Amino acid sequence: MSVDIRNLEKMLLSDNWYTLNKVSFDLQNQRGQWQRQEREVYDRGNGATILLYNLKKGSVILTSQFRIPTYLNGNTDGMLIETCAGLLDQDNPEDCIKRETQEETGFKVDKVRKVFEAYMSPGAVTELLYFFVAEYSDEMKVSQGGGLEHEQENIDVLELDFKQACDMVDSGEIRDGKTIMLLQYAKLNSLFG
Ligand SMILES: Nc1nc2c(ncn2[C@@H]2O[C@H](COP(=O)(O)OP(=O)(O)O[C@H]3O[C@H](CO)[C@@H](O)[C@H](O)[C@@H]3O)[C@@H](O)[C@H]2O)c(=O)[nH]1
Ligand SMILES: [Mg+2]
Repeated sequence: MSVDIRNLEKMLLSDNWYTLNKVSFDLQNQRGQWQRQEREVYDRGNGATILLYNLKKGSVILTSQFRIPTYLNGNTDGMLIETCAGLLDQDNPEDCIKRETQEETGFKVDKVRKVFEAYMSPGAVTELLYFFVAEYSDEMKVSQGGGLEHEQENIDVLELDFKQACDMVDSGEIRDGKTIMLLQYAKLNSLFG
C-alpha cells in the first residue's frame, strides 16, 4: 500500500528540552479518499546503542540507571538494565556509540559493527535507533564509566554472563526493548558460538 500525504502542518506544543509537535495532515486512504489526521509527535533526535561482548569470558557489558518514565509506569525502583546507549547529538551513529561507550562503560572500543536499525516507538516518537555490537577486553577499560557528572547520569556498569543476561530477559529482570533485541541478535547469530 502506498500513501499520499498533503497539507502537513506542525503546531509546537513544547520545546523545553526536546520538541513535541501536534502534526496535522491529509492522508489518502486505500479507497482514494482524503482524511485529515492529527498526531502528537515527540522528537528527541536519533540514537545509537551497543552490545559489548567478550568471547573468552562469555560475558556482556550492560548498564543500570534510573529511568523516570519507567518509574511512572510500574517499574518499582525505576532502575533499568540496558545496553549502553546515547543520543547522536551532532555525531554520526558510529562516532556517537564509541563516545557513549567510553562515557558510560569506561571501555574504549575502536572496532564496532552496525547490525541493524529500528524505529523504537513509531506511533509517537521520531527516533531511529542504530544498533551496534563490539568485542571488548579488560585492557580496553580506560576509565570507570558511569556517565557524565553534569548530566547526572549515575550509571552502574554490569558485566554479566551472556547466559545469565538471556535468563534475565526470560525472568523479566531485563525489560528494555533495545537490550532484548541485541541479546536476541547475539543468540540468533551465535555470537558466542
Ligand atoms: N535537564 C534535562 N536533561 C535531560 C532531559 N532529557 C534528557 N536529558 C539529559 O540528556 C542525557 C541523554 O543521555 P544519552 O546517554 O545521550 O541518552 P539516553 O538517555 O541514554 O538515551 C538513549 O537511550 C534511550 C532509552 O533507551 C533512547 O531512547 C535514546 O535513543 C538513546 O539511545 C540524559 O542522561 C540527561 O542527562 C530533560 O528533559 N531535561
Ligand atoms: Mg545513555
